[in-house]
Parts: sequence; structure tokens; C-alpha cells
Amino acid sequence: MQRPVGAAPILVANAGSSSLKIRIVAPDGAVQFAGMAAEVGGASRLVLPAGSRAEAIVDHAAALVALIDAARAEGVDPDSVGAVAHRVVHGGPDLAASAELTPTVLSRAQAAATLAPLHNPPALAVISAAAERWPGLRQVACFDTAFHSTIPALGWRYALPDLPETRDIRRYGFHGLSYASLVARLPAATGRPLPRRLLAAHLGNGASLCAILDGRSAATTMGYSPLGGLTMGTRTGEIDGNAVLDIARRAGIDRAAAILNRESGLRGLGGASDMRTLETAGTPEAAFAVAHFIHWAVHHAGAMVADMGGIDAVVFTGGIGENSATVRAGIMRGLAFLGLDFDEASNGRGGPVIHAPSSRVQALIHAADEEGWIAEEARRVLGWP
Ligand SMILES: Nc1ncnc2c1ncn2[C@@H]1O[C@H](COP(=O)(O)OP(=O)(O)O)[C@@H](O)[C@H]1O
Ligand SMILES: CC(=O)OP(=O)(O)O
Ligand SMILES: [Mg+2]
Repeated sequence: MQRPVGAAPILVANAGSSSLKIRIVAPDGAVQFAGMAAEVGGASRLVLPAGSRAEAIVDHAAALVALIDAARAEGVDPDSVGAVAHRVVHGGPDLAASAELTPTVLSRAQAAATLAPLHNPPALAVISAAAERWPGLRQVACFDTAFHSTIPALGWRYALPDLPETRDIRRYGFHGLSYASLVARLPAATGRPLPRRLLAAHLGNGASLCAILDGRSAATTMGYSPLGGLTMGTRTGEIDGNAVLDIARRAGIDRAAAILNRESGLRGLGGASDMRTLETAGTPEAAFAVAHFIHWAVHHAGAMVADMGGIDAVVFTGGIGENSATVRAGIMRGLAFLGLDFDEASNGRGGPVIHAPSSRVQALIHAADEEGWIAEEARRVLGWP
């Protein structure tokens, strides 16, 4: 059935490794429904506007069905949506912009699945579940890698020889939907032009930094996969390649992948992946994990600033960036040598402006809105007003 063009809401799906967030967004940007399925395949639960409840959800396809049912129960008709738009973390080497999911785009996203084993397969499962539920409905994919297509070869190439075995092994970079929305929205939020040399810190379960020069990605801390760069909730961040080989030799490849991606980072050091839990734990291990997160964020920030030839502003986003005054303060103290002087009280209050009047570098907090941005991108791709 052909639906009226542009007048319908869009269903946005953001599939994480163990979660699915959905939103139904009206043409004017109003959020009609927002819900999340957490810990899919484990101690699963639905997080809804009315609260959270345990519910057995075996996989991401089942998560989509459960969330659609939850929307209907809240009086929103999921069958009224005119398109489905997905966050697909890895676009692979060929997909450098959001695109409608034609058979060609879909097969490229499928080919990229091995490059982001934690993130792409769940998104692909949601894409097929949506196609099954709404045959013929237009679907759009928005890639986390796309924003970083402006990084020059010196930045994206590893010093590897050009061999069949090293094909497509390059730095891609992620969290691009968050960074793109920041570039688009920060000027309106601050009432000032976008700072020319902007260090953006997306600090959530996955965490990365991006050097944004004149509104474009000039460098970023994640590389081939979302494992690289900063210490994260459950991922190591940067680690020597030979260390990876040795872990794989000792434990086998699948076990090594689980250790590096799911059992490391804050969880591996401090016993919990959640920053809030660590900040209140009061154990030396938890304190070390938080300090490690801050230390490596500052370390990589230095590289990002060098890649931009200086810094005019830093902006914090993501669950940790928006909510942890302790982590922000630690990182900003580490960047004091750049002329960043932050204001303790406004940082403690959550900003949005957290630098002191005397500071040479601005410091800001901006809420990440990947789902809202995906809805906007999808309307652009579909040519909807
Ligand atoms: N008030 C808070 N204080 C410290 N950390 C917080 C707070 N609120 C959320 N966080 C942290 O934000 C992280 C989740 O970030 P988020 O961006 O929501 O994750 P995801 O990448 O799954 O979308 C968790 O480590 C959580 O503990
Ligand atoms: C790319 C990435 O790390 O995503 P997330 O933070 O959602 O895990
Ligand atoms: Mg995230």
C-alpha cells in the first residue's frame, strides 16, 4: 500500500549490541513515542515512559515487536509510520552518507557486519524484522562512520602494506551521528557560530573524541572498530596489536573478542561498566577505573588538539559527558595547559556553559540526540519536507 508522502511519522531504530531504542517521530519533529529494550537476550526489560518492566526478549527482532506493542498500548499507532530509519554503526568502505536501504545499500551494510560484530548484526536483524512487519515500507540507514569520511588518508590509514589480508583494514571512526547533530545544532544552542577548532567528547558506554575543524571531522579516536581509543564501559580502548594476538592465542579468537569488547574497560578495571555505579562504589578499584577513563581521555585529547592545530572549544555529550561532573572536571583539569579554565559551580550544575569568564577555551555541555538526528536525516534522504 502506498502511503501519503512526507506526512507520516518516522520510526527510528537505534540498535546497540544488547539494546534497541526506538522513537516514533512526527513530521514536525515531535516525539510521539520513545522506548527501549535493554539487555536483549539476557535479563531483558522494557524501559518505557511509564517506567521499566521485566519482559523476556530473546533477540532484536523480538525487541522491535515488543516495542511496537508498547507504543500501541500507549495509544500511538505504529502502523501509521511512513518509513523506518536505522542507526547502522558501520557503513564499511563504500557508504559515506545516509542512504535509502536499496538492495545494493543493504548488501554493503551486510558486508560491513564483520567489521562491527557487536553493532551491525543487531541493526540488520531490526531491518529485516521491519521489512517483514511492513513489506514495501521505505527504510533508511544512517551510518556512524559517515561523518568521518572527511578525515585525510594520513589520518585514516594504518601503516599496513596493501595486501588481500589487509583489505578494508583502516580507521573508520564512529559516533558520527552524534557529532553531525552537534555540528548542526550547537550554534542555535549557544547563539554563537560553531567554534572553528572544536574538541567533541562523546562519552557514553562507547566513548570517543572527535577533532572537528570547521565543522568537519579531522580526526577521531576510534579506528577500525568501536574498540579503539578511550577506555570504555566494557571495551579496552587502544591496545597493542601483539597483545591482541597473544590473548587470541591463549584464549581462542571468540573468547578474546568477548574479553576485549565486553569484559574490559571500566568493567575489567573497576568491576562495573556503569560510570554512576563506579563513582559511588567507594572502592580503590572503582576509583582507579574512573581515573583511568579520565587519564586516557586527556591523553587522546592532546592528539586531537594537535591534529586541529589548537583548540577553541570543548563540548561534552553522551551519558557520562552530560551527567558526570567528576569526569568532566578531571578531563578539563588535564586540559588546563591549553588555557582551559572551567567554572566549578556551573560544571556541578550541568552547564550548559562551564568555562570561567577568563578561559581562553570555551567548555560546553550538549545533549546527544542520535535518534532525533536520524529522523531528520531520513526525511532529507527520502526528500520529505
Ligand atoms: N548522573 C550520572 N553520573 C555519572 N554517570 C552517568 C550519569 N548518568 C548516566 N551516566 C553514565 O552514562 C553511561 C551511559 O551513557 P549513554 O550515552 O546513555 O550510553 P549508550 O552508549 O548505551 O547510549 C553510563 O556509564 C552511565 O553510568
Ligand atoms: C559506536 C559505539 O561505540 O556505539 P555505542 O556507544 O552506542 O556502543
Ligand atoms: Mg551510545
